[in-house]
Amino acid sequence: MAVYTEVPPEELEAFLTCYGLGPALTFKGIAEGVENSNFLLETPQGRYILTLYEKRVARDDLPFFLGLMEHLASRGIACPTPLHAEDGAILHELAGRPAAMVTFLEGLWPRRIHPFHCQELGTHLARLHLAGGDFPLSRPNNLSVTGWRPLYEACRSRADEVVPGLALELGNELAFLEAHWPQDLPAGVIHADLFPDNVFFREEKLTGLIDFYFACNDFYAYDLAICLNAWCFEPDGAFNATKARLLLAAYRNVRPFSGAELDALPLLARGASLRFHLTRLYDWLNHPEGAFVQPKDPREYLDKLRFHQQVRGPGAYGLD
Ligand SMILES: Nc1ncnc2c1ncn2[C@@H]1O[C@H](COP(=O)(O)OP(=O)(O)OP(=O)(O)O)[C@@H](O)[C@H]1O
Ligand SMILES: N[C@@H](CCO)C(=O)O
Repeated sequence: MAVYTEVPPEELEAFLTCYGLGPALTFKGIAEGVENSNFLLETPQGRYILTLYEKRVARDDLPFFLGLMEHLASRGIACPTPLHAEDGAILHELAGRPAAMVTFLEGLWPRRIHPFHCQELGTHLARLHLAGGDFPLSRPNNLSVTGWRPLYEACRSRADEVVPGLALELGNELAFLEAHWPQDLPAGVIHADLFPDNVFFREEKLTGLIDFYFACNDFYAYDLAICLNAWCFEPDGAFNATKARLLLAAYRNVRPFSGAELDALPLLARGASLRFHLTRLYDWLNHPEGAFVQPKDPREYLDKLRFHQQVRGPGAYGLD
């Protein structure tokens, strides 16, 4: 349950007054999500999401995340728009935490992925990349190749508890990726965590993209690699090339990618697998006993990594 911080009613009322909103008609904690405390708030003026930023989100990064959502929304991307309070600022403090309010998006995230989801996702991901092209702020991706070794070192001594031989296998993969990671593919603002639980649909159409708290500047094709992993494997672990083809083809219709981007996809997909494997492994080995939030299984991403290691070219992803 991701409500780490309780909000006293009198503080909420004062907070809403700063936005010219209120009173709260309903105010409910949202159980989903693991990073921040989220609340659904209904006011006479409409529905909003209130987020209190917990410690894993660096305060210095909040202007980038919130500014990006505002920028993208103003260019027609279906993402939450932060509200400005009457003092003009987006970010305030509530219950001792940095806090912001964003618009509520309709739709539900898909529990079971169908090919049309991947097609819609490809179109909207490409639009997001284009719309972010003139966003003036930037933020390095601290979970790209240079960020993986510290995570690996933090997990290394206990990795074999999770899968026998894992420390050696990950060490070899990391060395390979460090030696071969591309230097100069087309880059810009990427979402970097566009998993199904961050994408809303209604009647087979994409209605919203949320959770921009890993957004950063990196290769556009790396965002596609993250999506290939998160959307194109079946629950039994099988790769679905039809879904991959639909995702990539829909993306390419909006933002054509270069031959270099296409050729780099297998390597980027290995990197994307290692990134989510390592963060999950770290959380798996370090979560407090009896914590509310159950860590995600890192082995899912080890299997994806092993799949991409066998891929010999982008044709495996259904494209020519
Ligand atoms: N703008 C929005 N409109 C409607 N629902 C939203 C919105 N933002 C968040 N939610 C709801 O809150 C839930 C948690 O949001 P989110 O995924 O951003 O949480 P988090 O804890 O910040 O991130 P993470 O998924 O990385 O743990 C979502 O699954 C969704 O149900
Ligand atoms: N999407 C991440 C969780 C952090 O948002 C994962 O599945 O490991």
